[in-house]
Order: sequence, then structure tokens, then C-alpha cells
Amino acid sequence: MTTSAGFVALIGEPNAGKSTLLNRMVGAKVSIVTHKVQTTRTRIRGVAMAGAAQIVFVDTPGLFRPRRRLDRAMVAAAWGGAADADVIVLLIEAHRGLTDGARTIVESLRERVPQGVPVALAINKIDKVKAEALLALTREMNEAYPFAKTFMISAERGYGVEDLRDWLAGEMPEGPWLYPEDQIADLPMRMIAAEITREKLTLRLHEELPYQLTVETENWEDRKDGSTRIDQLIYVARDGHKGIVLGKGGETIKAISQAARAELGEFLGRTVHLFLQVKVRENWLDEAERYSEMGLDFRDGD
Ligand SMILES: Nc1nc2c(ncn2[C@@H]2O[C@H](COP(=O)(O)OP(=O)(O)OP(=O)(O)O)[C@@H](O)[C@H]2O)c(=O)[nH]1
Repeated sequence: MTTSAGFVALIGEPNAGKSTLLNRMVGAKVSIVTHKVQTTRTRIRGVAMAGAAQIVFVDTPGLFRPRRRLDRAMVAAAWGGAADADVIVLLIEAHRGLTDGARTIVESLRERVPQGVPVALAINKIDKVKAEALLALTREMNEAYPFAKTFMISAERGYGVEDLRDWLAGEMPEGPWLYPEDQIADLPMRMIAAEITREKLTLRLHEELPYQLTVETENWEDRKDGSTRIDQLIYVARDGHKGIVLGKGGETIKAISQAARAELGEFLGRTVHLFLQVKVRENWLDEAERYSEMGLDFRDGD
């Protein structure tokens, strides 16, 4: 059997459905889906098998106009992933069409994609629009960029996802697999656990706050009785935020902890004891160490 393996970068505006698509192709929840935008901070990878081909997905943070330093690091990470990939998939939303944001990404594709790297277009959320609209959008997009192929999909419902995966499989360069077949994600479990807690925080807290906090898994202990103890630290930027995260009488943090523990337990298939601690770290947004833990490059003076 001739094996093949390679990297696929999924790019698109925040909320395009990258995480949903990745989860579907990989078949396990490694990337976090929420209704809020800009939730993906780290370059989360998943590995899908299609016949003799191994497809390693790089799920990039949403590409948007960078303002703050953290935003800029996220965008740099997103393009970093795309530049290393064998294939790039641009995901857009069918009902939103060629938005200003999508146009900006297309312009960047022209500038940044190395020669010979195919870019496929995946028009997602086709469950939201009529067929005529799709044809017009396909034409418009292909006039804007020479896409190697166009797919119409619904990541949520699974339409067209298999076609996309099979095509990607065919594009993978010949070579040995990069990961053992049974290993679905190379993302360290600690990071996944931190992402799950951060998702619960994002869902529970409002507006600005979630972007100013980060979660780290400090300790992981698989116990003999079949349970796992996980200790995590939640860093907030201000003293006032700590009170918000804890809530009255600790109600908020308790609810977050319960939700995260339940999901972690389901994910790991074992009983989880989760211990959360909130710490104020005024300058965490400017600390290099926090960035590398999120898998991002910290550029001083940016
Ligand atoms: N109707 C519909 N909704 C979808 C589809 N795919 C994804 N969604 C929804 O779109 C929202 C955003 O999806 P995500 O997968 O989190 O998007 P993302 O591109 O990873 O977003 P960021 O992490 O912010 O970059 C979620 O509420 C999904 O349920 C689809 O095919 N149809």
C-alpha cells in the first residue's frame, strides 16, 4: 500500500465553521465550537484517515484585522499554518457571500500562498441558502481567485464533507504517515482540557471579559482508581475580573467547573476531578510565556 500524508490549513473568517468542519472530518471533538467569535486561539490539529492517506489539519485562528498584540500574534499564527500547508481550504459562509473580510483573505492568498500550493474553496452552511444563490456565489468567488476546486458543504449537517475529504486525500504527497493511525490529535491533552474550560468560561461570561483571560492546565494525574485529577489556573487581567469569574458566593466558577468537568469526563471516558483557581496577572497579555503556551509567537515591540 502506498501511503501519503500532508498538512491542510483551514482558513476563513471567524465563525465560518472551521471548528465544526474539523470536528466532522476528524470525528472527535478536538477543536472548540461556540457561538461567540474568535474562540480559537491555538493552532489545533486533528488527523483524519481516508484510505491510505493521512490528512493533518491545522485549524487556524480566525483571520481578521489585527489590532492588539494578541490579535496580531493570532493572525501571524494563522498565516504561519497556511504557509506550511500542502493544501489550503478557504471556508466562507454561503449566506454571507464574498464579504469584506473574505475579500481581504483572498487578497492575502494572492500575496502569501507559495506557488503550486492548491487552494480549495468550501462554501459552508449551504443549508441556509437556495441553489441559485450558490451558483452565483461560486462564479463570483472563482473570478476573485483561481481556486483549484469548489465544494459546497454543510459542516454541521455533514453534506459534502466526504467529497472534500476524499479530494484532500488525493492531494496528499506520497510518504509515510506522520502520526500513528490511532492517534487522532497531537494536541496535548492538557491543552484540550484548558480549551474545554475556556469554552465554558466564554459561554458563561459576557462580552469583553473572555478575551482577557486564559486557562492553563497545571497538573494532570491519572489515578489508580480510574479517575483523573486536573488542576487548572485561570488568569485574568484585573482584580475586578476575578470577582466576576468567581461570581456571588462562588456560584459562577462552580457552574463553569461543573460544565467543564462533565465534558472532560465524557471526552476522556473517565471520572474527572477538576480544580480551578483564579489568579490575577495584570500583564498576562504582554508576557511571552503565556503566548508560547498558547502555541503563538510573541514578537516584542509589535
Ligand atoms: N447552519 C449552519 N451552521 C453552521 C454550519 N457549520 C457551522 N455552523 C455554525 O456556525 C457557528 C460557528 O462555527 P465554528 O465551527 O465555531 O466556526 P469557526 O470558524 O471555527 O470560528 P472561530 O473559532 O471563531 O474561528 C457555530 O454556531 C456552528 O454551529 C453549517 O453547515 N450550517
